[in-house]
Amino acid sequence: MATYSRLPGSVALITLQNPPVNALSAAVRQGIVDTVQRALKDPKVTSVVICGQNGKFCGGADIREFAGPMLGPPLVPMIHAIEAVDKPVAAAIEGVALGGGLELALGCHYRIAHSKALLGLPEVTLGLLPGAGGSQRLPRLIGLTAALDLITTGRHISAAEALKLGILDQVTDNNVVDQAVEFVRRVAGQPLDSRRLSTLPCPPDVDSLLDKAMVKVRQRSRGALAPVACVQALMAAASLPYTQGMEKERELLTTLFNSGQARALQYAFFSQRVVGKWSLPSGASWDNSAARPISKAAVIGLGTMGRGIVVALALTGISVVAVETQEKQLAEASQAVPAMLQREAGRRGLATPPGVISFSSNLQDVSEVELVIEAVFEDMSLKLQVFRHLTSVCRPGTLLCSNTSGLDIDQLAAVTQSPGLVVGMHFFAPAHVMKLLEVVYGPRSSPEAVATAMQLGKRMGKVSVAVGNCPGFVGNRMLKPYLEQANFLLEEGATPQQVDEALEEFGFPMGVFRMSDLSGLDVGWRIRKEAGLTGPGVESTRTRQGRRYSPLPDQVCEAGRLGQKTGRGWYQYDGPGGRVARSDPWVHIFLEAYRAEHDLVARSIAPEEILERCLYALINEGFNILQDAMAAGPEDIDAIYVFGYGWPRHHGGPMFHAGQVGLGRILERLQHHHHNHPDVPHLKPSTLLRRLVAVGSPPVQKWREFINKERVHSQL
Ligand SMILES: CCCCCCCCCCCCC/C=C/C(=O)SCCNC(=O)CCNC(=O)[C@H](O)C(C)(C)COP(=O)(O)OP(=O)(O)OC[C@H]1O[C@@H](n2cnc3c(N)ncnc32)[C@H](O)[C@@H]1OP(=O)(O)O
Repeated sequence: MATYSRLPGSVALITLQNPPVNALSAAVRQGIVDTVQRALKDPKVTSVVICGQNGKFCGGADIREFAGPMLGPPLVPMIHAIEAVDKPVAAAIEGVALGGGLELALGCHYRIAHSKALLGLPEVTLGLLPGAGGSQRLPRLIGLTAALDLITTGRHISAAEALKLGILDQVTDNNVVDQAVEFVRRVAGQPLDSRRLSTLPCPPDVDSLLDKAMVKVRQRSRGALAPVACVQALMAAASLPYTQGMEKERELLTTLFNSGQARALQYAFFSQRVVGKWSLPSGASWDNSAARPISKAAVIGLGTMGRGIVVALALTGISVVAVETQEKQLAEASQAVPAMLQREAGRRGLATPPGVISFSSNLQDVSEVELVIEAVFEDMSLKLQVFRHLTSVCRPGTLLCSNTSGLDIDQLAAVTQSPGLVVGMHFFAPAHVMKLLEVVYGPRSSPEAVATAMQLGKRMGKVSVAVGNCPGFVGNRMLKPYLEQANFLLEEGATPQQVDEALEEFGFPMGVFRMSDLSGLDVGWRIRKEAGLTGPGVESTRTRQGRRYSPLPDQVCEAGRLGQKTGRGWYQYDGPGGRVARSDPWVHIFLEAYRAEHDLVARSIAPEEILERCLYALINEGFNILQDAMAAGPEDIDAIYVFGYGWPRHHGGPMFHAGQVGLGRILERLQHHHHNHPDVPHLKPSTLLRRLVAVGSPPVQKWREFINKERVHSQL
């Protein structure tokens, strides 16, 4: 709702009230319409200030309402009515003015903000465009170039930047409502025509800026509808009178609003928040488990991952002991890490935290810290050695975490004096940049240890997801069948480019083979050797450990082609470390020779089959993970894939996508592919998927409840 009060000196104050962010729900919109009418009718009122309760102006349209029928007064006429008022109206912006919140402020005649406020039009991130006049008013206020940037990226900007751009009339460090009241008193009686943005001309698109922008957004977010519609709306602003521009805005919004992409992106918004409210099968959860405060931490191992983790910790102001026992590596890291810290702080607009990192080659130096993150080479015997050492060196009560990407956390916990204080903290490279953190709890991890790791992730700006302890955890466990199918497709006739193109067309920033070249092909090779799947003495057949196996990636590694780092992998590069992937005749000759050796006849494989085989195998493993209670719900899996594995956000995540495709269809296609490839267990449809289809394929939001019920009745 919105409350009305009349302040001394003829100023009406309208306060939006809808905790926590004063989103523009039907009740709030109705409240605004009523209170603006009241101010208009009250002869004693000469000016109006609109503010938000509890230090937040407005977080935009109420996203929760998008799922149902639209009730209450619509936003566009409501904002027009405010703009048309013949008494000055000012928005007093504290906290946030985002989306519809900023569009409301653009309908006011003046905008005053607190210096700490954040402003933006993030609708594009929800699959929409600023459809309450924002796409037409903003370019009239700040020009096309700046409006294009804000609307197509959805980025939040500071009050200082908004003032510079001309969005704000004044910024204050004091009470923003008091300042706005003083402001409107001062301007009362002045003409308002030039303050009504809808009446101003829009700067024309002189140098095809918008055409270039269209090319750019299509490249940047392949397959995403909203960025394209945002540019189209700005094209309308630049070429049409305001009223027609508004019609175009409405038309584009309607298309977006009804698209699966908007539903996917809104689901992604909420799943990011759902995963923060973690719960474990034991009943421990975010609201009954206290996190420990951490001010001193240590990182063991200063390879690529360790260095990134040191920077991520240091940026929070935590003091870090960075330990590396190999002198050469230590010397390199002590040069590289401060530079990385400075760069990342600069990128985030922060001051570089001074003197928070100390380097050491001595494990003894971690004795005083509260939490240690081990980031040594992915080798269980080495990690066990480090954990044995840590448990004897650290003071009792120190949390011991491992950055393993898939090894058994329980085995590490077993060699320590306090297994309850051991958890996995699986970062993604580069660790100071990537948003995802898998927090892995073993059977003995205490709620306090999980809460502390989750909280620490949040402090580092990560999306932290609590996952169970199984080989590969959630993300890498699902990656395995995906990679496996990609290799089988090469055996059957596809090229790396064909597979990658199908996946990139779907929206992945990189296809599976380009991604493997980037990560290094030796990573998987080593894991397969440790699992006894390849290496000396292992027979070179296409069936290993009782299931279909493709030796292709092993043979590529054996040829010395380890990906970008060697300048050759599934593609060729300009040289070691090269970034631009080019098709390599060697790979095509190699594939032909391989198929001939194994009597395989290459067939033409359609992009649809590539997507089905790779994505449905991955999704099927997601169902197995839910069934095994290794993830609390589909949102956890989807957040992991969106934030850690480049799953296109406009497809919501693998489990959401399964729901959109239709669970019946996924089941039917998996059955089909499993029938054709009975020696591939990953294609065998999971019991949970079958059960969901059997009960009528409920929406993804209902799966968690269904799984819990099934578990109680031992159906899973
Ligand atoms: C048939 C066709 C018809 C077509 C036309 C239909 C018309 C439909 C209307 C269309 C209008 C289009 C124009 C306007 C669009 C919009 O405004 S879309 C919304 C834009 N706003 C945002 O994207 C902001 C989203 N929120 C945030 O970024 C952050 O929440 C925050 C505001 C910066 C605060 O961050 P933080 O303090 O970290 O808190 P959070 O944990 O993120 O959030 C706290 C809780 O608040 C909930 N929430 C936040 N924003 C909204 C919102 N806009 N609507 C509803 N709920 C919101 C969030 O989910 C958290 O909830 P809990 O998890 O339950 O605590």
